[in-house]
Amino acid sequence: MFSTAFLDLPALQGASGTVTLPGSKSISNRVLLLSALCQGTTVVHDLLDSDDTRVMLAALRQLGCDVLVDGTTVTITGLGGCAWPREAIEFFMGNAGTAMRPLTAALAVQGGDFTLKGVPRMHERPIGDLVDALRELGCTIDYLGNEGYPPLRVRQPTLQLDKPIPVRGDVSSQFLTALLMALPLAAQDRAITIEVVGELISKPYIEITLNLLARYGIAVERQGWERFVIPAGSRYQSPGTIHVEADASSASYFIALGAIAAGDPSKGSQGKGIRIQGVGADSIQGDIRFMDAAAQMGAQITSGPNWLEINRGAWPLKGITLDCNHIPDAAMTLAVMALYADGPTTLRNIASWRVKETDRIAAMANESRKLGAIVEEGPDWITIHPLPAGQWQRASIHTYDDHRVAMCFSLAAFNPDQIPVRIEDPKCVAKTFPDYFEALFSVAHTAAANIPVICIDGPTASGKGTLASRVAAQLGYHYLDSGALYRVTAHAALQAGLTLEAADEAKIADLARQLPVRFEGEQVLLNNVDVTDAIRSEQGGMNASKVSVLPAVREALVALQHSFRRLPGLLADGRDMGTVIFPNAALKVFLTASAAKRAERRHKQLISKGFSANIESLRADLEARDARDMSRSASPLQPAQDALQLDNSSLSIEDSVAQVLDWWQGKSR
Ligand SMILES: Nc1ncnc2c1ncn2[C@@H]1O[C@H](COP(=O)(O)OP(=O)(O)OP(=O)(O)O)[C@@H](O)[C@H]1O
Ligand SMILES: Nc1ccn([C@H]2C[C@H](O)[C@@H](COP(=O)(O)O)O2)c(=O)n1
Repeated sequence: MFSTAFLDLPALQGASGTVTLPGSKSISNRVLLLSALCQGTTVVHDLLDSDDTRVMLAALRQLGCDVLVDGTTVTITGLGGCAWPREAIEFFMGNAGTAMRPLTAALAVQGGDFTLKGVPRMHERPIGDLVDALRELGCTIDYLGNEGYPPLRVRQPTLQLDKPIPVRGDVSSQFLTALLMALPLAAQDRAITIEVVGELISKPYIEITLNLLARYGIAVERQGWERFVIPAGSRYQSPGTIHVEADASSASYFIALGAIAAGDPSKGSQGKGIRIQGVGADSIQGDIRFMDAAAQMGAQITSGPNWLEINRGAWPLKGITLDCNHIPDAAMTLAVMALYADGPTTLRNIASWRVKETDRIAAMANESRKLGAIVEEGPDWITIHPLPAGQWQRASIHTYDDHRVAMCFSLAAFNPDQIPVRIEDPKCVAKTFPDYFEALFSVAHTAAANIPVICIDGPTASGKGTLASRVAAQLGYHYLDSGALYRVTAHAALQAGLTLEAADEAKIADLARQLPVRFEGEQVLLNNVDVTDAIRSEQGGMNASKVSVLPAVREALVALQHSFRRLPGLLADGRDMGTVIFPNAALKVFLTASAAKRAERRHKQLISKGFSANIESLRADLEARDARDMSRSASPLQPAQDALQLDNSSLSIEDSVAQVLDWWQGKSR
């Protein structure tokens, strides 16, 4: 996951390949609660691991559920038949509507002394209609802040279940879902009827609820979309094992991607289209119907059991007018597809967008306008006009702590003007799809020249590695420690019984060309063996300097170094990053510090790692290494003509990082 303050998406040119999607949030949180309410143990496979499911899991543990998490498999021993907690418990529900609503209902029906709170936005999301329905059936619930909104306190109920329970269905279908999941707890000896007041929105989500209730032994009788009867004698039973489908709403971004992005001609037939694993056209999730809307706009979609394949069809896409009540979440993706259409797109009946993680109508309108689009909006609709080539503007997309805003606007990076797009707070995708951007980068492609590179070259112990890796972390970029490649090459050569001299140049170059090296965090592995300590010694640096003089060895390592240039960008440190390996890098820094300072820092570094060291001999060694690195004929250490010089002798690491980021901001404006 990208936990950076922002993520700059370079201009993307196409996409092809396969993505496997994480589990559905709606199914995951329902399955977790149902598994907790039933008797027996349930093994849940392919559960979504995200902020919202963690909130639910934490709450279930607080209730006393035995929960065992093993990757995406979770084993839950339900509370059915066990003692219900009587002590006061405070639950933190984050901004997870799919946890807050059903849990409130289940706790209110069972009774106890419970407080449910969330993040500030959760306290702005209405829950009054659910509370009214629960009070109607005798539950005791108090508002601890504003009337109609969380936080709430739930106490012991006096249930009155003899008359139908009214619940409004026109604000959020989650209220009805909450009642449907809670009331089987009270239906042992009588049938309970729920009556929907107003036109029920988001019916497909109710279908998911009914479908899952059936898996847990509750056969709700549905009379149209107005009445739901939970039969007398209902009792939750564990299905034993259950698989969570991949998230159909998350699929919408990749369906849209297949419709928008050209394939990769260099890969032939392999380079065509997007394949989505984990969800197919027969999904139980309502948002799967997004595929019909995308097809209407031009996407070519085929499907099989648990997979979808999407190719670009009509291009530009076709503007449409659509009632999106049945796909409220996925419909946001249509708003960004609309930018690539041949005429305006109007999405209607989306009033629920106003009360989601943020006011999504306002968010989609504001951020599309930043890109240059003309957008009109009303209380429950939005019209987005296409954005023709030549009119796209550079924008920093504010994401309002809303995962879907972030994921939608990533699709703007395929704009015809090839303008990069900044996504603020990219980690907000953790709500449903923590590795969304990684998945996007795994299928997106662009010209290497579009992938930004920042080079940091300089003499030994000037702080290149420290600076480069910290800047990389702040930008979410990859990091190439090119010195490590020379160190590993020297190590491999010595292991092979070679000298580090010109006599063995061809053999060392052969080794370097096929170097089985892997970086895992700070660790460097050669042939799966950890060689970190061996190559990081001062002797390792000296050996690297020796092999780096050999032109054939340098040549042999070029392709490997280029392969680090991957989306979304690269920080490369070494001696010839800016002069030879990435001559077109957008920013080149030549980092220096006085020899005295460098020797002092290296001394401190070695001592802190438990090595004994002498500052004078360290200084002599590093000066000898610098002299060899600067005087060799092949790619000598020297500043690139367009490099910015940074002497950090009297700068802290933080100051150096801030300086480079400042230069970078200047370049990317
Ligand atoms: N600006 C700075 N101020 C103080 N200490 C620093 C600064 N930059 C780096 N250091 C420290 O100096 C030491 C050497 O830094 P680092 O290993 O990043 O240098 P390098 O140039 O990558 O070295 P090499 O050329 O051997 O790979 C580290 O202990 C690091 O924490
Ligand atoms: N791009 C590079 C990187 C490194 N070298 C050589 C010269 C150095 O003395 C040696 C070790 O590098 P370090 O890990 O200290 O950065 O490798 C080079 O020639 N070109």
